[in-house]
Formats: sequence, structure tokens, C-alpha cells
Amino acid sequence: MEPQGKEESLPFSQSENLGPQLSITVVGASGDLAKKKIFPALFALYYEDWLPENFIVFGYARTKMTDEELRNMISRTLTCRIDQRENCEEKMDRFLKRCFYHSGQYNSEEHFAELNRKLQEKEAGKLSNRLFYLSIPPNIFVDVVKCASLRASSTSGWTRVIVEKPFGRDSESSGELTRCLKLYLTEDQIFRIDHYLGKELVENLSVLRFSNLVFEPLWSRNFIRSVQLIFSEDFGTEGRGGYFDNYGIIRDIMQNHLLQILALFAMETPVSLDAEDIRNEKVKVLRSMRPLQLDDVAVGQYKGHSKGGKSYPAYIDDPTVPNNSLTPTFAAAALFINNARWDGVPFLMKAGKALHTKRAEIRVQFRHVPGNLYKRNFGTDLDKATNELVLRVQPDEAIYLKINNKVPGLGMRLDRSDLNLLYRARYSREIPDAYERLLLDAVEGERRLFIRSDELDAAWALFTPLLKELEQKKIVPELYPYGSRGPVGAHYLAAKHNVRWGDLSGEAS
Ligand SMILES: NC(=O)C1=CN([C@@H]2O[C@H](COP(=O)(O)OP(=O)(O)OC[C@H]3O[C@@H](n4cnc5c(N)ncnc54)[C@H](OP(=O)(O)O)[C@@H]3O)[C@@H](O)[C@H]2O)C=CC1
Ligand SMILES: O=C1O[C@H](COP(=O)(O)O)[C@@H](O)[C@H](O)[C@H]1O
Repeated sequence: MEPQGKEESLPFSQSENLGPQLSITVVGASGDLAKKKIFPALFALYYEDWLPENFIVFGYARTKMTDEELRNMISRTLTCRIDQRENCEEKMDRFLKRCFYHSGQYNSEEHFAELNRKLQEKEAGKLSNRLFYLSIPPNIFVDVVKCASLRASSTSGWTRVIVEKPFGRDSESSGELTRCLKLYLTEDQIFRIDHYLGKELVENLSVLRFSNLVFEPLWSRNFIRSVQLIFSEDFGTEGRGGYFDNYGIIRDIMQNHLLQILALFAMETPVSLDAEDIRNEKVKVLRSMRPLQLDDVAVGQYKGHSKGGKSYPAYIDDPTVPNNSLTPTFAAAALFINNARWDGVPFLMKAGKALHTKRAEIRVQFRHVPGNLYKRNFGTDLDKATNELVLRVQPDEAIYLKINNKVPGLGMRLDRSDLNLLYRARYSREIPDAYERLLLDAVEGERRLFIRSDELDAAWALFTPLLKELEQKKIVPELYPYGSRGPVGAHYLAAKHNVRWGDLSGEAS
């Protein structure tokens, strides 16, 4: 049965926190992310009364649109977990009445001054906080931050800016972006989003470790043999090839999403749950990492493939991708943390597009049981008998622990079994989208799940030399068929570190 615990913080309507006016401006409102994620997340928060009673949303982009056209766009494209709920249409009508649009250029102070006038009109002289969500390509981040901060900042409350990734392509460009953003904003105003930090299972990682006696004592090189962070998508870069070719899978997924999970996983116990305490510990992990070498990685790129009468394109078939592109769509890497807790433990990362399945998970493989009394029951492959803790981030969120168990009956036959916490069986409530959690945190000024500039610097310091080497040496990625399990190089990499990929063991729960 689902637990009936009281929520720690209450929705606004229940806490009677009418508070100041909140004005959210989605810059790039005509774009893919705004339609797919941001407006649906705002509506879901509104539906569940998490937003203050007096909030408004402005869309801003170059595309000419009236308020009514923006509202039509939102309701037409809106698909979210609330869709089938009671009163959804009625609530949607009320939500849409709070949505407005202003068309302008991204580098025009005058256009942001016009936006400011419209915002002031709606805010009607009340104490107002303003949140800007930069859902635009990175080359215009600084223009927008400049214009918005000079011409459309709140004069009575706070002004915060959510910045989407990518935060640069390497240490240098990321440092330059940070320097330029800080000409107009303080670090406290910048909310760098990594939506993986807003995923339920990623947030739960610390709860699992720090509030269960059975896990924390095992969380070190003494008991853990390897940690695997796995991201796979069963579709290619369709429609985003132009962006992707300039970044590649290491920048798109590893340097941010997987590395953030690694830092959370491996950090020492923070002094408190305060954002700065947590981020201090994450930075220490990132700074303790062994520099990445070329032989710590395997890269791949998908090629065309036909299956069941259907043909799937190669990466380079995308018209926006040059046909001699060496950009990896798959990478596996072995990372090490040079500290007392993790010395010698491989943290294996694997990320790929156009693979056989869509999945994101954290797999913790434990060491062999020393002097295992039941050794002979496992045959020659003792690796098959090690415990493994799996946090399946998506799809179908779950936490399960692989254990050895006696098959009931006479005699002594052992079996691999799971202690399984499957979220959909345990909790009847829906899991909020990561963007809902992160938007709400930004509104509430909770920075725990956002990336601080020193974390970003440390993340780029780790990956930049490797990325440069791959590019300078023109390393040719190993081709793998669309829809396959990826290049064989990933297996050699794991084998070099004496481990196997848990997701390919055929035992995934
Ligand atoms: N889409 C996704 O799934 C994800 C996106 N992101 C990041 O979020 C941000 C937004 O992504 P997404 O919505 O896909 O981006 P889009 O390419 O859809 O761009 C968003 C809007 O920005 C404007 N725009 C696009 N290209 C240019 C340009 N060259 N110069 C000026 N304005 C431009 C367009 O609005 P108009 O022409 O009306 O001004 C467009 O509607 C990006 O930084 C992206 O990397 C991050 C994770 C996932
Ligand atoms: O940041 C990104 O994430 C998406 C995957 O996000 P998910 O929440 O759907 O798992 C990925 O497709 C995209 O390439 C990348 O930029």
C-alpha cells in the first residue's frame, strides 16, 4: 500500500501562501523544449496548486504570435501526466488566461523594455519576482541575459534565470560563458539546469544511501567492485543532427547527466542537506578524478540497418550531418576517483543513441563473498554470484537488489533472485516530470539540483583534454548497427577493468 506520509512542503493553495506576484518568462517559447517540456511542466504545477495564486507566464521569441495563438499552441501541443485528470479542461482554461506573449529579438534591449512594460502592467505595482527560462540555442544566452537583466529585471523582488545546457563545448567556452553571464547576474541568480538531477530516482539516490543503515557502510571500495552509469536511447539524433554533430554524445550526456549522477553517488556525507553543502561535496569528487586518457574510452557511431522489412538510417544519413562526420553517437568510459573511499573502483559510463532499448540506470556491482561457503553451487563463474544493486531511473522506475537464494525444495540449488521495489506497484501516484521539480525549485530558490559554476569547471576540466585528443587525433568511431547493443569496444573496455556490463548480462529485471 502506498504510504500516507504528510508532504513536507505544501502546495501554495493549502499553505495559503499568496506571497508576491510571480512572473515567468519562457524565452524561446516557440521552440521544441518549451512545447515539449516547459509549458506542460508549468501547467502540471498549476494544476496541482504548486504555483502561487498570482502568477503569470510570458512567452518570448522572434516568431510573431498573439496571446491567443500562444494559448492555442500550448493547448494543442500539451501532453503531460495531467491530461486524463478530472477538471483538466477547466483548469487548462484558467491556466491559459495567465499566459501572454511578446515577440522580440534576442539582442534588442528595446524589445525587452517592451516586455518589461507588459510585465509591469500585469503585475500592477505588486511586489514581483521574475523568473526567466532560457530555452534557446546557447549562442544567444548572453544577449538575452544582458537585455533581460538591464531592461526587464524585477525592481521589487528577485530575478532568477534558468539556463539550459549546453554550457559551452569545453573548459574555455564554458569559462567564457560563465564570465559573460556574471557581467549581468550573480551566481545566486543563475540556475544551470541538468534535468537528470530532477529525475525521481536520481533524487532518491541520497535518501537510499544516507537514510538506510544497510547501504552506507557498504558504499566504498571495500565492498563495491564497480559502478555503472548507463544511458541508452532506442532512437537516433533525428531532427537534432545539426546541434548534435557539434557536440557528440560525450558532451550531450556524459559530461553532464552521467557525471552529475556519479558525483552524487560518490560524494562524502554532506554537512547538511543545504545546497551549498551538497554541492561542496560534489565538487570534491569531481576534483579528485583521475584525468581521462584516450584508452579509457571507446567511441562508436550508428550505421544504417534493416530489420523486419524496415530500414533504419545511419547517423550520417541526416542531411544536417556531414557525411564524413566522426562525431560519436556512443561512448563508453572508465573513470576513477583518486580518494580513500573509491581508490581503484572503476566507474563505467556508457551512453548511446540508436541502441536496442531506451534505459537509464545506475548499477552497483558488489565484490565476491570472501570464502563463500556456497562457491561450488555457482559453477565456475563466480561473477554471476555477486550482488548487484540497480536503480532504474527510467523507464518504469525501480530499485532492485540481486541476491542469491535457495530454490525451495530438497537438495541445495541456488538461484539469482531480486528484492524488487517497482515504483508502479508500490506507489499509486504519478511521478512528476523532472522539469516540474526543477521549475518549482527555481521558484522556491532551492539550488540543490542546479549546477554551481565550480562544479561545471571541474566537469569540463575532466572531459576537455579527452575531447580535444579525440578531435585532434581524428579518432574514428566504431560503427554499430542502428538498434543494436552498441560497439564491441565497450565490452573490451569493461573486460580491461575485469567487469561486465550489468545491463547486458541478460538478467535485467
Ligand atoms: N529539445 C530538447 O529536447 C532539449 C533541448 N535542450 C536545450 O534547450 C534549449 C532549447 O532547445 P530547443 O527548444 O530544442 O531549441 P530550438 O531549436 O527549438 O530553439 C528554441 C527557439 O529559439 C529560437 N531560435 C532557434 N534557432 C535560433 C538561432 N539560430 N538564432 C536565434 N534564435 C533561434 C527559435 O525561436 P524564434 O525563431 O521564434 O525566435 C526557436 O523556437 C537549447 O539550449 C537546447 O540545447 C536541452 C535538453 C533537451
Ligand atoms: O539532455 C538531453 O537529454 C535527452 C534525454 O532526456 P530524457 O529525459 O528523455 O532521458 C537526450 O535525448 C538529448 O540528446 C540530450 O540533449
